[in-house]
Amino acid sequence: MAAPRAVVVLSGKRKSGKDFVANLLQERLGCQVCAIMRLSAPLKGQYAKEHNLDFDRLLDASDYKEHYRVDMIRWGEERRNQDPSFFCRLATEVKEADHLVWVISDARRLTDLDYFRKHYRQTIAVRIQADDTVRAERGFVFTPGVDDAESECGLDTVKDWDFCLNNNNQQQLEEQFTLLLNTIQLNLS
Ligand SMILES: Nc1ncnc2c1ncn2[C@@H]1O[C@H](COP(=O)(O)OP(=O)(O)OP(=O)(O)O)[C@@H](O)[C@H]1O
Repeated sequence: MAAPRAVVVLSGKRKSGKDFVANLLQERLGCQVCAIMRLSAPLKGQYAKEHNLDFDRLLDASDYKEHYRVDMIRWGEERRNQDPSFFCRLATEVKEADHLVWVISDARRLTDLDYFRKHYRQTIAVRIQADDTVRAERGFVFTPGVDDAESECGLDTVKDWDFCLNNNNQQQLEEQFTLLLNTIQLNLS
């Protein structure tokens, strides 16, 4: 399979607009060209497979899901500790991997960023920022144990982002977003 021409790794605090930017990239580049991949996506499927569980029931809002939730989180952490690349590999071993542009919509840890930079020199690391007041307007509520955990703060100290997008509103986003889009398009030409 041909290697992607650009691997855009998105990071940002909750409600900064990671999904919004991922969708905008896909909209502008076209879904034949651009695939969105989520590092959090394979967790449930892999957990169900390894524990011989019903995947569909794990996805719905059933007691079944609640029953396994805590164990699933523990299992995910254990897996990542054994092999920090595990979920990065799984998320990208999908049929959309033949697309020219990959958007990884939810990098959370240094090991995620390291993985893509090490394996794909065409990685473009992007930090998305929005003011706390704007994030709150979008529904963000600080949750102890979540927002102060490694999974939310692991990339706060990174300084060498290829792009920083300020996303307090669409107009502000547009200018830097266009520069990002131009860089991706250069990789495609
Ligand atoms: N530039 C923007 N203009 C208008 N709405 C926006 C913009 N950016 C984000 N939003 C809206 O803010 C909300 C949160 O954005 P989004 O889901 O993309 O954040 P996220 O960083 O992916 O959040 P989480 O980490 O919680 O998944 C969504 O409803 C989204 O549509």
